[in-house]
Amino acid sequence: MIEVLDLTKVYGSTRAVSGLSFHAEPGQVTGFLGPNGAGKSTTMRVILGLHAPTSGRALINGVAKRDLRHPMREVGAMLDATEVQGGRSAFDHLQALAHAGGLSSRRVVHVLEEVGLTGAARKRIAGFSQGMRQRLGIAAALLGDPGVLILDEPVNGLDPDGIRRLRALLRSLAAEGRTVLLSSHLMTEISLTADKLVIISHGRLIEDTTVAQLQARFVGDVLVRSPHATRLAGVLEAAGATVRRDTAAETIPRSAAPSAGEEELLVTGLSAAAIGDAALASGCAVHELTPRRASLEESFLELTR
Ligand SMILES: Nc1ncnc2c1ncn2[C@@H]1O[C@H](COP(=O)(O)OP(=O)(O)OP(=O)(O)O)[C@@H](O)[C@H]1O
Repeated sequence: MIEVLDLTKVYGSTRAVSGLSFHAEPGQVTGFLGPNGAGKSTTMRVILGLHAPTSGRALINGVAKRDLRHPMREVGAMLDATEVQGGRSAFDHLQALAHAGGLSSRRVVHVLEEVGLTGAARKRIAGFSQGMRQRLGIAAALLGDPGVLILDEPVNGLDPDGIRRLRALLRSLAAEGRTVLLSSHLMTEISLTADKLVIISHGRLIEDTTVAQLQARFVGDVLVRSPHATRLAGVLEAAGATVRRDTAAETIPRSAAPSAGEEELLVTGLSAAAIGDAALASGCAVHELTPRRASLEESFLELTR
């Protein structure tokens, strides 16, 4: 469990985090989302005891990081994967960390396997790609088999296979009852992994919600393509819908562009089923009926504007 309680962090004249409160619960992946400079990394650094809060508190399993009895076994973190440098191999790097934390070499072998780096374990880190460094950082975070994981932008630099592996890994770690907090500035990416979303902007909490709740709030419309658009528009308006016919400026994923004689309508206030029924009852042909929802990315931009 991670608790951030009325946290404020000021650097000089910059208020990086301002009165922020949220929880990340065991058994869930909590997505920590915000545009660049929103205060995500700062919050994570305070949670991890690397920066002192100006006011407020951040707790891991009910205590400040410095008061954890077995830090490596309780919390694992990856903040900046590019920080790891050097001529050592991935195995030796992890082995040194394991040794310092009183952990066995078996854990090193295990975490290398978990992040898909077994084949590169003996290669020098200096020659690693950004994605490989990212995997190594995640491996280091997992080393102590911790109940709490904090990952800052873990997807950066990973290829599609790496992203898929990471998603599956994080989901399975949460399913084992661990607390997983991961930051991102990409809503779509995080919504595929996280159960809960904590959205911040300018250091303040904007939303503490779930992906499903957020999607439900941004009501969509229905795209209707018909050769009888004028008559159908009248029928739908009489049934209580609002109909827009100025679709030219919309970037709509269409099954086909309107052909001669057809016109598009954007309908709100009636479901696709109700529109289809009304069209049938009035004898208007319908060539397309597509429910549209504001994309999560659009919702995010609107929320953090
Ligand atoms: N050590 C520091 N000293 C001074 N200002 C800082 C420091 N760390 C962060 N800041 C400032 O605090 C604000 C929040 O930065 P932070 O890195 O926490 O945001 P972020 O949400 O993680 O952004 P990004 O997605 O770009 O990493 C920014 O204005 C940043 O310039």
